[in-house]
Amino acid sequence: MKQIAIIGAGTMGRGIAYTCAAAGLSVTVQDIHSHTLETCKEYIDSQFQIAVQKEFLTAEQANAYGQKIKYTTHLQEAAEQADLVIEAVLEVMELKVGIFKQLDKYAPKHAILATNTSTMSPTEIGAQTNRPPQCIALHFFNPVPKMKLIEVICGLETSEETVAKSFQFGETIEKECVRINEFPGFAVSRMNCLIGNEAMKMVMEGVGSIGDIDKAMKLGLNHPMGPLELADLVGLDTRLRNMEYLYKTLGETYRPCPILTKYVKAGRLGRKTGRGFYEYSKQS
Ligand SMILES: NC(=O)c1ccc[n+]([C@@H]2O[C@H](COP(=O)([O-])OP(=O)(O)OC[C@H]3O[C@@H](n4cnc5c(N)ncnc54)[C@H](O)[C@@H]3O)[C@@H](O)[C@H]2O)c1
Repeated sequence: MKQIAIIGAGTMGRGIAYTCAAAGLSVTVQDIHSHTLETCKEYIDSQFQIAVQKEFLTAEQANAYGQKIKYTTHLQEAAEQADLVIEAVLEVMELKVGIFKQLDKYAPKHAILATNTSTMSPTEIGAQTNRPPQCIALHFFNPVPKMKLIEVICGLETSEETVAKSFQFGETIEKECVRINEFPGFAVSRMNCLIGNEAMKMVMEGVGSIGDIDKAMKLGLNHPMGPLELADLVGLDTRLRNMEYLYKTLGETYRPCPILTKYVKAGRLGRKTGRGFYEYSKQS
């Protein structure tokens, strides 16, 4: 697979786009907002600069790879040459289904259509296309350039060929893949959302300060980040959508903590807005 299309240039889309480009693949990034594409390009350029400073890439490589990235607001333009499309728009089923229907129309017959959903059913999304065997979920982790894992989630109709090609793609971009059979929240989100929600409940109950709850998990359980820091990094709006889907599909255990809902209503979405459980300066 040489030509990759990324749909949605937010937190995840830009990270996936950079990771693919840094592996030498041709990438087209699409978003409905041109200002998001500008931010995405700035992010990708800065990641290339860091890679050169750290001597992961030469300046010539970074320049050549950067030139293989195209940015567009047109879905058809992004999809029509793609061998693999990775959708990374908001965690809203109707939105993802609508995009997959269009991708099915515009992407070449051989193309694989993947969703980066954290929780949702690739079977349900793929069923709206004429190519369910070529539909799959490829669940990347944030920040994508640093995180090694891709959960490869097989829907009911996903073919073995699509799974094999997905694993090959993972190898090309130097990620480790695990094969997961579809179930809401897969393996990682199902556990991680619960830990984060429990930490939020503990804040609400006054069990400890935000900093101490995170510190307890880092030093007591050797987690690299505390659950509240991690929720801020994910984006509290994204986390709330994940929790709402898991609550709907898996029941009471996943009822979103009221403090999460309250923060989202206030526009405190975590790092992306400068304030969530913590406050962030523009540089952080
Ligand atoms: N944030 C994380 O840590 C994380 C981790 C793994 C998976 N995910 C999943 O990745 C997906 C994207 O999450 P995110 O955090 O990057 O969200 P985000 O809000 O940062 O970005 C979503 C992007 O989609 C764009 N978009 C919206 N409608 C669109 C459309 N019709 N066509 C094209 N672009 C459109 C938005 O403009 C935005 O730039 C979600 O399904 C989420 O659950 C997120």
